Amino acid sequence: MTQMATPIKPRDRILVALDTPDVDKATALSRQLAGKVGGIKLGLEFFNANGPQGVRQVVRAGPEETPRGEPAKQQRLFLDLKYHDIPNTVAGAVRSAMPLAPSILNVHAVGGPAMMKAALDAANFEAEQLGIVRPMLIAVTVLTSMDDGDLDATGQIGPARDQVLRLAALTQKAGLDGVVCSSHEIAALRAECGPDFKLIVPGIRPAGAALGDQKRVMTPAQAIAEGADFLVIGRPITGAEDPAAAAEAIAADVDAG
Ligand SMILES: O=C(O)c1cc(=O)[nH]c(=O)n1[C@@H]1O[C@H](COP(=O)(O)O)[C@@H](O)[C@H]1O
Repeated sequence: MTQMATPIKPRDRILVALDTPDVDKATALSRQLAGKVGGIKLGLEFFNANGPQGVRQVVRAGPEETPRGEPAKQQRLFLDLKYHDIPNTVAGAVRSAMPLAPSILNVHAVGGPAMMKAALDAANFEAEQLGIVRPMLIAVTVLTSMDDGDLDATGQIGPARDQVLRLAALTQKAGLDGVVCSSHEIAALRAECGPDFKLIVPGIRPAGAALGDQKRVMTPAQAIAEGADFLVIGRPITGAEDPAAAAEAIAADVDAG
């Protein structure tokens, strides 16, 4: 008998970026959003202020117990520290992060194949040592805050779409699970990298929302329709008057996509 894959719920495709140095604010948001999003993303701003201990506090901030009285589940954690250094240093960083049991870890693809491979080997080794599931390991391609002009200025060969495809091919060859890309490259990446390569997409803005520093953007429904696996969304949820309601509205948009 073949087993049917459980479809992913629309809300589980949302990873909410808690970009704040304030551990109490992040904890409150994590609590408010428990069960309304697929996970939380803690990145450089939070980590540099609060370290691993702060991360532990925020991921435990789900409801105290489930309606049936089982122990509380931890929030799924995307630890977004975007490693980019020599392979030995990145492998060490990955090993140090693994006791936090993240679901997703990331590196910068421009760090190159040897660095990505070192990160993957370290994650595999450490997961086995700790007896936990290896996190999804993904690589950032071209930041969603950059456009073709920014690539030129940094001496990278554009247009952005070509550079994203180049870096994604490198990432896939190194054995990583997927990439962070903008919504504008989803369709091309799906065609090039196949259905199993994970596409994690920030730069998501519900219709009419402020862009902030994002340049390559789409609505949640559009990005899902293009083929995104997960959407990384910060300010449209965390800056809303009612973050839980904003997350629910975005989940409805994801469903439409
Ligand atoms: O790696 C990321 O998550 C990331 C990559 C990228 O290219 N662009 C990007 O915006 N991000 C992250 O996605 C989040 C987007 O937040 P908002 O612009 O507030 O929705 C931030 O936490 C960024 O650090």
